[in-house]
Amino acid sequence: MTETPNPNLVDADSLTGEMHPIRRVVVALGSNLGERLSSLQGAVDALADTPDFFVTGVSPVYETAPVDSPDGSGPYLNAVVLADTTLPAARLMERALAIEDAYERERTHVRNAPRTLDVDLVVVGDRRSDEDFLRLPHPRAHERAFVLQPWHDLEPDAVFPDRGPIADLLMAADSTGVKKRDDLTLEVE
Ligand SMILES: Nc1ncnc2c1ncn2[C@@H]1O[C@H](COP(=O)(O)OP(=O)(O)OP(=O)(O)O)[C@@H](O)[C@H]1O
Ligand SMILES: Nc1nc2c(c(=O)[nH]1)N=C(CO)CN2
Repeated sequence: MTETPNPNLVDADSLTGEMHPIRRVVVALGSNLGERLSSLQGAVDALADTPDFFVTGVSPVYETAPVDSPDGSGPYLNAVVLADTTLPAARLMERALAIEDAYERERTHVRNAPRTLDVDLVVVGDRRSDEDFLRLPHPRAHERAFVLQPWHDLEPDAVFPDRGPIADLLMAADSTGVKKRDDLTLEVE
């Protein structure tokens, strides 16, 4: 008997004609050095220019008090980008690092040192990874109001893998020092 593929058996979110899974991606952006808004806008533009990466949402901009950061660190601007992509997660990580480099991100040994641009992958579909180069879902994002609040603005019903509804996570997180900047906006081409 000839076996025909079962159209209902698709383990990834969905499949393109080339059989690459389309994954929904949540990217967190942050900057607390230099021209903060320009750096975030540059990251949005660079992400939107990435082949096979389709930006579906850009959050409001928040000004946030630095968390777990060295004394004297300035306030961050934070935002979240949602996208659909067929790119493998490792390629996305390379792209995120290249975008940071383009904004003169300096990498020091000081933990959470001030930075011109941080591009973090929060969730990439149902992809899981536990390597230094790529940890997915992001191991700290579920407790960071500066990620959860802008994500919640875009997707109030979203669920963080293994952690639960982001609305609940946001309630549990410390949101003091997370203030919406209605005077600042990020554009998507
Ligand atoms: N999900 C991820 N998103 C971004 N970088 C990651 C991720 N998983 C692993 N990394 C690795 O982390 C390194 C970047 O660390 P970085 O100094 O930017 O961390 P951080 O942004 O300061 O801290 P945190 O990870 O707590 O936000 C890179 O080498 C990158 O490959
Ligand atoms: N408010 C705020 N604090 C942080 C941030 C950030 O983006 N915003 N990023 C960090 C390391 O990635 C450490 N602390």
